[in-house]
Amino acid sequence: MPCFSVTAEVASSFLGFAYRNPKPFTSLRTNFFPLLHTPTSRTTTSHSHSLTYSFSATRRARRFTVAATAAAPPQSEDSGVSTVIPPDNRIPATIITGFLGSGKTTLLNHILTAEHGKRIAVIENEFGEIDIDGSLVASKTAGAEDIMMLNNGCLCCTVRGDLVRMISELVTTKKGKFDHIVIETTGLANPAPIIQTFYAEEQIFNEVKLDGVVTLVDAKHAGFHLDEVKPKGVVNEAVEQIAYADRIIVNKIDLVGESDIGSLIQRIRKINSLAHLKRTEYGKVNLDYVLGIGGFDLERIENAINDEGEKEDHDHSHDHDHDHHHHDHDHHDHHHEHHDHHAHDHTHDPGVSSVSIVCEGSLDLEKANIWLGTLLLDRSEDIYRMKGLLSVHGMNERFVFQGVHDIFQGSPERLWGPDEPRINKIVFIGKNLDAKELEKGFKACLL
Ligand SMILES: Nc1nc2c(ncn2[C@@H]2O[C@H](COP(=O)(O)OP(=O)(O)OP(=O)(O)O)[C@@H](O)[C@H]2O)c(=O)[nH]1
Repeated sequence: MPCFSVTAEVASSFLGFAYRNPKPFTSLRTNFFPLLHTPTSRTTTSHSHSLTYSFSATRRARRFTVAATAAAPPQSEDSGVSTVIPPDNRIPATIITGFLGSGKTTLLNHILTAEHGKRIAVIENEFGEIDIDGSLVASKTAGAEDIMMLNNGCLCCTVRGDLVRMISELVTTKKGKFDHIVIETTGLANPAPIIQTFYAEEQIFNEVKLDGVVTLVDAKHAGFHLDEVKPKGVVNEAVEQIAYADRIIVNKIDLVGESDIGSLIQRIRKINSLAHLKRTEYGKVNLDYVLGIGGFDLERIENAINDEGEKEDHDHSHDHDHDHHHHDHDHHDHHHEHHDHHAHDHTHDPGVSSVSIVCEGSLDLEKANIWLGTLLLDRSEDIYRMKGLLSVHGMNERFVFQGVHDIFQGSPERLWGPDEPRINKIVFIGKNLDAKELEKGFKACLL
């Protein structure tokens, strides 16, 4: 998620404290009260080739800024040869998926800030009612004056129609102004229905081709989510995200040892043996590994997931809802079959929800440290993800923090504007969250 890079010291100090527990979910240490730490360095980012475009199901106003300097070379058809298949001029789209906190936004920022000569339109979907990812991506992205989020539902189910509308609008009104679309899904998205959108919706199919699905895997926490037993009819998103990948990025390898990485990769290979796989820190991959990879093979994926479904049912009693295996791969002819068939076949784990807290005021740092430290001590297994933009008393900058289970980090970001209300935004995503209790605890930390 961060659009900034964080020094090692900062990574080990979140609001002045941090946990790095080699054994996740057990015996957290309680040394969480040191003083607020200010980073010794921050990397600012800029790029000149990106169009950031996000969308909201509720907000309709949009602003675009295109800062592109390099255009894709025009494709030419060889009109002299009658049997030539016309070149595929459709705009490529890449889906970045991966479980909560695996490093999707980190990869997105890496893509947006790299020199690749592509003008990229970004579609962001955040699980949670408030937009934190969007503002962070936008704030660090030269050429993006505004970013709108789809943050009132998950792209793979409730707001899928908005994805369709947004892509349609992009290709009708902004055609020629971007070369590639990158879609970052929520960490809880099942990629299958999103992928199907590219085949099921005629206008999208005609204008946009799915270039690839890139799945980030959190080297430290993925095993836990892959092994989670879900209620009947509820998909294990972590498994699906790996199964549908063309490119797998095993990220955060700095947090685990070689043998853990090795066994995770074996586990991943059981789910998807065909995707290319790379290990990374902070999603640092060559861009040609993730962009322009040339095609998503639905048939391969469906076969792989079928196999895994059998293995999973057998080994771990997982319940995948896999009634989406009956594709005919002549995509031109069977769009509506896909659409109808898949419309209602995916359910998120009802125990997983998000809690958003938005309130004005400044935090007493010590109280916040104690509150969050205690919360994570008790609940880090259930709290999959935390993100926040905080107003800390005595600090002129917005304080950005995020956590994935028991690992978190934070640093000051940009200065608060002179007239900008100091509004705190914090999102928790996890299991069995008690919204009232979280809000009460957070508000008790305000001065
Ligand atoms: N130690 C370590 N931290 C990383 C690495 N990659 C990303 N992070 C951190 O992990 C946290 C989550 O990264 P994000 O890129 O926001 O993850 P995400 O998948 O976009 O998260 P969601 O949008 O909530 O699903 C951030 O604090 C990142 O700085 C890595 O390779 N190593």
